[in-house]
Amino acid sequence: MTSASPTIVALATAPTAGAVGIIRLSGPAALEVGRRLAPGVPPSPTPRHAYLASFVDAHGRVLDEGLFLYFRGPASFTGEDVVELQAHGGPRLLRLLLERTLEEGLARLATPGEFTRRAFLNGRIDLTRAEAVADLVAADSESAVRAAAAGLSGALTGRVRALEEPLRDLHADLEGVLNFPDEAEGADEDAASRVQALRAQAEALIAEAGQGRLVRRGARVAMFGPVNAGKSTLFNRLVGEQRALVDDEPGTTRDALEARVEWNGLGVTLFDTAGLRETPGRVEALGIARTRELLSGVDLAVLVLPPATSVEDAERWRDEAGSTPVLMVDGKCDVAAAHPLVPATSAQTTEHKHGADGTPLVPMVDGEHDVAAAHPHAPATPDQQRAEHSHEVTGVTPMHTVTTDSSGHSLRPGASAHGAEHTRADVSTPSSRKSAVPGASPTPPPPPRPRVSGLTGEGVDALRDVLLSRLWGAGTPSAVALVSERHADALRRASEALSRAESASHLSTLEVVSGEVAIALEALGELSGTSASEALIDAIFQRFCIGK
Ligand SMILES: Nc1nc2c(c(=O)[nH]1)N(C=O)[C@@H](CNc1ccc(C(=O)N[C@@H](CCC(=O)O)C(=O)O)cc1)CN2
Ligand SMILES: Nc1nc2c(ncn2[C@@H]2O[C@H](COP(=O)(O)OP(=O)(O)OP(=O)(O)O)[C@@H](O)[C@H]2O)c(=O)[nH]1
Ligand SMILES: [Mg+2]
Repeated sequence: MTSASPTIVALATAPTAGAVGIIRLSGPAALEVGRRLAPGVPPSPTPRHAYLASFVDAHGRVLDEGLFLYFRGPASFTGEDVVELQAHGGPRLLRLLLERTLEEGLARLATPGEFTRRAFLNGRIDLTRAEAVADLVAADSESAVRAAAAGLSGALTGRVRALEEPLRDLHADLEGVLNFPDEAEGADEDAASRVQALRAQAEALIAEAGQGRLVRRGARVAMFGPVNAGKSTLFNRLVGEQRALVDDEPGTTRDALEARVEWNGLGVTLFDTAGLRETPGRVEALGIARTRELLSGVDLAVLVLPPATSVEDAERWRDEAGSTPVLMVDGKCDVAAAHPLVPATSAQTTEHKHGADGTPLVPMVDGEHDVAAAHPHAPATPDQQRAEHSHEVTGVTPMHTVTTDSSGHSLRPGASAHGAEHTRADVSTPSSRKSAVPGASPTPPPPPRPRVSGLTGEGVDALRDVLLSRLWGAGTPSAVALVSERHADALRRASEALSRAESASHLSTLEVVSGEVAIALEALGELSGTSASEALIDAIFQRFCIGK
């Protein structure tokens, strides 16, 4: 490939004014073309030596004085001969120099990603490392930079290899038994357990895709809640500047606002939204519709509750977020001391008011809650009640706080059916519900709701920490392997093939097992690039910018 490929050229730096601008050539004619612009450079320059040279036009008139760098293939980024002209960073000057390199028809402009593509095709880097190059260029948070840098150093490559190599060995063993049953006798004995172990490894990598996505594109967090709760004030505090309008008139925020912050290296896009209420004006209603739409697409929704919100109302607002994980916070805590939370009331009445079609926006009057005290199973504290009502994850109804309607039926019979969505990130609650299974240890109290005041700043740092741990859990975002959707897809296909191989090892012939292992290997080859199709490679490198 090296000798046959045409020589390519592109601007390697951004096409705006900068201190230095680099024109990069790769291919067999790189040195010849480079020396036309820099005739003072010797015909056989020392590789990797920086020559100070005049760059000249077709008539020998000096256009710039810059550095000339030669890398002799294969010891270069692309594996081909590479020349760099490091000029002053004037956009017009660089265009003149670029046009000069094209003049004799010895070089053509590079397509997006073509330098890195050649590095891949010439075996300098594998596909996951090439993708890490693109991730690094696109990274806009410290964690994204660090995770991509780890990928460039081969972190993901290593883990894929740790999967691919034992799988290849297994395949060889199975084929050995199939083709030379006498010599290779017994080599397939532990095939099932080997397949199982490798599948677990593949699943572990797949599980990191969610974190990879969070690091790569940042987390999305929306403030929401009733009008006038103090959402915009809190948003401004978290962003660190007065971005959103604040006023004591309910319905101040109409359109969603967004701001980008970086917390502990994790990129976070924060949204402020129009407050929710039942009878808004026309424009405000549009804003509320937008709030709902936005809530469905964020990683975490922060429900800001004004002082003295009843548990029932809080639950009703929470339902506005649908399946998106919700963190409730008690807002305006500077005044909340004077207005303690409305006493806990029965969960029973809350459920009564839930129409099947959705969620009433008007809080119910307190008079409806009076049955609470009479209910023998009523949760004792608002926290317990909340644990019961927060979105079900496991489908297990807590034994000691069974919620029933008047007919005595459990009110959440279908929880497990719609609960799957919540398992992803509703991290703080599932264990408490799980432990409510009979015989399990008693339910630990859920963590208290963060109390914040956007006005005084009280509790805002603590809220940020809670948000981060809800988004991320323990560990550091920069330590994650950047498993992309593409990687996860290939890994999923590998895992499925391994799962079929496992059942086949009990039920079917060795040919079938070996065939499935081969399919898994093929899928893994798409990660490293050893079995990537031309179309896949095209798709990957087209995402790169020109000159990369
Ligand atoms: N000026 C400049 N800076 C740059 C690049 C470049 O192309 N030009 N890079 C472009 O993305 C990155 C550096 N990546 C590079 C990777 C490999 C080789 C290289 O010459 N590799 C040889 C020799 C290795 C060695 O001596 O250790 C090889 O792999 O055989 C060069 C740059 C970032 N900075
Ligand atoms: N005491 C106190 N007042 C607050 C606090 N946060 C906001 N306020 C006041 O409450 C009123 C509403 O604040 P906003 O931040 O505009 O409330 P919002 O939830 O964005 O309201 P909408 O956009 O209308 O839904 C303003 O008068 C704020 O000054 C707080 O933490 N403590
Ligand atoms: Mg607002």
